[in-house]
Amino acid sequence: MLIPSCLALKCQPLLRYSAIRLLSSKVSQDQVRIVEVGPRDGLQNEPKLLPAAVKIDLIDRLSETGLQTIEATSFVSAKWVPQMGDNTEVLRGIRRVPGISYPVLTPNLKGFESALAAGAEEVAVFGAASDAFSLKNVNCDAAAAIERFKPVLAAAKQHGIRVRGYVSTIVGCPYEGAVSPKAVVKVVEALHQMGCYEISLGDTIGVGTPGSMRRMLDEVSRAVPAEQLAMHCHDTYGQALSNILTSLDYGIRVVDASVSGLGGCPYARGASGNAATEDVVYMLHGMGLKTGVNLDKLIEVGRFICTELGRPSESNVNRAWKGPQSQQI
Ligand SMILES: CC(C)(COP(=O)([O-])OP(=O)([O-])OC[C@H]1O[C@@H](n2cnc3c(N)ncnc32)[C@H](O)[C@@H]1OP(=O)([O-])[O-])[C@@H](O)C(=O)NCCC(=O)NCCSC(=O)C[C@@](C)(O)CC(=O)[O-]
Repeated sequence: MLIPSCLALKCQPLLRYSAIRLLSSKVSQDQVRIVEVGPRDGLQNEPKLLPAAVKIDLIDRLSETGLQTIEATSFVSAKWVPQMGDNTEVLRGIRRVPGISYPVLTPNLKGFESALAAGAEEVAVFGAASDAFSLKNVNCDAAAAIERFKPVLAAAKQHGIRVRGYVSTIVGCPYEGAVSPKAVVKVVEALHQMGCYEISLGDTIGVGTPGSMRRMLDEVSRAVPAEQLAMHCHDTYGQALSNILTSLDYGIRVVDASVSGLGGCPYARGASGNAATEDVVYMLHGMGLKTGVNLDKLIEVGRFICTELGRPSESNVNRAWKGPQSQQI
């Protein structure tokens, strides 16, 4: 949702923090906020280093499409994720449009401090429901990762920065197989209690189906209100749109997506990109839900980044779209 810029700019940090938390819990049921994760999740796995100027151009173009949240980069170790090694340059280089939030990932206090120095106004911590994935991804188990987030949340509160939480492997783990809803609830509750304003549920390797999503959401939505949950579905098995549709039944109205379906996690081999933003927007608009996103402009951005990467779009809508004569049915 749009945060009035006067509120975002003029309030004292603590007041601003509380006001933003209150506002973000009031998303109307016919509106869906898309969290565009292409510049971070979409690019982090690219083997060839993309120039920072292209990433900045991508984010600036996305800022013209009507999106309200664009995840810009991550402040993780460049030894672990080389593609994000230009995080400061990217965050400092983008043209910030009032009303748009540009969150960045911060796995620990070191990452948070670097993000703050680079001008971050929103950050995200990322946990997992399976220990094996957590160990591969952040070099500690799921419970230890949560401990690392506590000082991040405390520092963020002090600086009036809001924090989003991620939970990976919500139905399946590349190393442990099926993940129980109870394991997901445990991490979701921990992130909620420590002050994350929203928790994004990540099907990291895209194995979920409406069946496994329902079993997970039945329990998670009892633990934390749907207004504070988001869906983050990778499309490895072609289930992402069905899973997002399923989550709408639970009242979830925030959806993560990646322009042209870019992406994957470097520590979840074989995982494909997220649900393509173009496909998500087309589906939601077709259902009469509002996203505020201009599909024509988004299609152009998808084509721009695919040209830069030298590959076709993973978005069905983008490939099918024929310009002004295309129709949303
Ligand atoms: C978390 C660490 C840093 C732990 O890595 P570690 O090796 O355990 O860290 P450490 O504290 O032992 O420090 C080792 C070195 O890393 C440095 N260091 C320590 N912290 C930082 C930092 N923040 N930024 C930059 N450098 C850092 C630290 O200063 C030190 O440097 P040295 O003294 O050797 O020169 C590492 O495991 C890491 O960077 N992992 C990155 C994982 C990642 O980015 N994964 C992809 C994002 S998650 C995802 O995609 C899933 C999601 C969110 O999309 C949802 C879904 O789909 O499920």
